[in-house]
Amino acid sequence: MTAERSAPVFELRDGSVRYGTGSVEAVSQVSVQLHRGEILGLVGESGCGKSTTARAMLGLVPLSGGTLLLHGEPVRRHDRRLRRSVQAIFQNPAASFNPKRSLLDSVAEPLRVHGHGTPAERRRRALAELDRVGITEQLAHRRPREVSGGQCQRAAIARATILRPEILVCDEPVSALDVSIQAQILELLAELRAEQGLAMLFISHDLGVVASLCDRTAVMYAGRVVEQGGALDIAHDPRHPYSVMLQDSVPSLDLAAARAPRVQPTPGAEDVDGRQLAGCRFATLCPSVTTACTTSPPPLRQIAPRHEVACVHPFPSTTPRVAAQPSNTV
Ligand SMILES: Nc1ncnc2c1ncn2[C@@H]1O[C@H](COP(=O)(O)OP(=O)(O)OP(=O)(O)O)[C@@H](O)[C@H]1O
Repeated sequence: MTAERSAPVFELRDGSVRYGTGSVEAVSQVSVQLHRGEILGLVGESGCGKSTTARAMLGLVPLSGGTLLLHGEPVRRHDRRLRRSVQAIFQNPAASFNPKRSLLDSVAEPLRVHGHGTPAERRRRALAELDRVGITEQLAHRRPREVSGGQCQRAAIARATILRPEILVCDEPVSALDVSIQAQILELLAELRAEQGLAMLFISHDLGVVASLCDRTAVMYAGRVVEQGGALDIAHDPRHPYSVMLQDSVPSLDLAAARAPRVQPTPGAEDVDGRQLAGCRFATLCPSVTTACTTSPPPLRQIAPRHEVACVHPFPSTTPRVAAQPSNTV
């Protein structure tokens, strides 16, 4: 899969988010660039900040630091351009629909909010959009609880794309679906990318799905992006010790490798008082740690074309790899 390498359509630059009055940042200086027609996978263990990054890019939470840029121009989180250009789909689509309204009404709603057309025109466009994602007119009149999870997610995609956004933020969009339905939704997303040139942020726990769908992958650990590069490079030749651990945690048919992960996962981005570590947040777990790792957070640096790692001692690229298996989760 190739994506145009022009200027990013949308960017979070050095974004940080702090919830409430807590001293701990949920994400710290995270930079994410999305190019037209590109799908960026965002992976990492539960609680590392993936959804917070998504919420920040959608303008749903304020940034405590950093900037959102749309076509290179800074935008504030309540800016109408952001609302229109960046849409989202989530893990549980039924929860984001009004249970009392038909799918058709909900899909037409963004057109009403943005002042498009007459009620009849909006209805016609919503039906066409639903048809495009595989929802018949008969289904369109049902309420969310009267359709399957896959059909509801299709309707959520229609609602997200009806204003022709440039960017789609997908937060675990297939995690709650059966495997066969997952494949259909992923195919639909790939079609939308091809047809409309949509740029997507795709959050998933499924490393196999990310490797097959995405162009690039960013790996997060404890609120920071620790590695990013081509999706296949990250899947087959991860260089950050945490990315290696993540790949090794994918169940493998190679039992010797599965029994002997090279990096053992344990919690540890904070010290005993709950303060965030000054240096690399993976330092307390890392087999390669030296004092150089504990003074300041290592910045992302390029180690190969379009492959960056935030590590003082990245694994060599010749490290024998256990390939990610499709449809396994971390
Ligand atoms: N509304 C909130 N208020 C306070 N802390 C929050 C809130 N939402 C998330 N957090 C904290 O922010 C950190 C990042 O959470 P986030 O949901 O972004 O992680 P995640 O990687 O998306 O996890 P998961 O894969 O489980 O969805 C976690 O420590 C979490 O407890």
